[in-house]
Amino acid sequence: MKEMIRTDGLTKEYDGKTILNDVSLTVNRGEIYGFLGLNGAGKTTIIRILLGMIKPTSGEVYLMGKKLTKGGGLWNHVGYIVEVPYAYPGFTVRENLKLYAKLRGIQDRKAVDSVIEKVHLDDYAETKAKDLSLGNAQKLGLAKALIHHPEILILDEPTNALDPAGIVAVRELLKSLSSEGVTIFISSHILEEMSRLASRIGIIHRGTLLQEISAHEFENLRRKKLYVGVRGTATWAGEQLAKAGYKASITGDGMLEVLDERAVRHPERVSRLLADAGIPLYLLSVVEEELESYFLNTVRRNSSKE
Ligand SMILES: Nc1ncnc2c1ncn2[C@@H]1O[C@H](COP(=O)(O)OP(=O)(O)OP(=O)(O)O)[C@@H](O)[C@H]1O
Repeated sequence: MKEMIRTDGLTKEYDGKTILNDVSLTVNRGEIYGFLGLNGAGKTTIIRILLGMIKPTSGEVYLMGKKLTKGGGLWNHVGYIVEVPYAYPGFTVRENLKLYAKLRGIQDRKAVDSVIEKVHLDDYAETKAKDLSLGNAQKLGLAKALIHHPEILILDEPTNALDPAGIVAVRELLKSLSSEGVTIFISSHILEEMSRLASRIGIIHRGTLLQEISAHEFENLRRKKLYVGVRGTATWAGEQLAKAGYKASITGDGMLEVLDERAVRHPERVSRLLADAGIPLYLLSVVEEELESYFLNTVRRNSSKE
């Protein structure tokens, strides 16, 4: 697999404070790399370094196997959105893109039409930027990032402030770009969204890359729980489960939550146990941990080691 982005021991310090600490990551061709972190974790700082906007204190960036240097000509292969993409409000979508193509020195006369089609803005080509919905404004930003057919797309929180329909539209577009071989590096705080989009996930906390896992590994790592709803008091039912060796806690809404792997694999045993104790069940359900809680647990585990 071709390595499209690689960082080698990236460290960034501001006024003696370490913002990024020895971050080494790789993104292969066609991957969608989801970069997750709480506010202030260092996501935007990495993205700015990847884009050559700021210099690391130490460490290197390689794009498409070449070391990132000033004037190295790698920019023709990279498209990006950092912060809310700017558009001229009084210009239409087409006018904005024409102007942008001109500024980028793009000769291809069809470039504007084809990128409008690519991001599905055909119906809004003659709409002024100020009249676009947030989702469509974001698509216009993506159109600018894509107009020169980059092989690498770097996006900082691209679905921020989008409505659910906008999120779906951007997700579909990014998936189709990745299936065409575009490599996508994307930071987002919408964690569930990321689990649906990314093929690999990197978790950064206080400047340190804690974990890099494939979406597939993530599926396997996600903790599963058994939720048990009983008639009567959950405390009594919890005691019966504890006697049989299943540690259960009671949730805010009076349900029993069992993390024990045996219970998750064999809920029928739990049901039989409760039935034998004369406790009627009304719900028994295996629930997978959401990305959000998985992420927060990973961060907590690492914080407690500090
Ligand atoms: N120019 C700067 N000077 C000093 N500190 C900075 C500078 N830029 C960023 N920082 C600090 O670096 C840390 C990481 O910031 P960064 O913007 O990379 O985080 P982030 O993960 O993108 O967060 P968010 O999701 O809030 O955008 C923060 O504590 C921030 O205050």
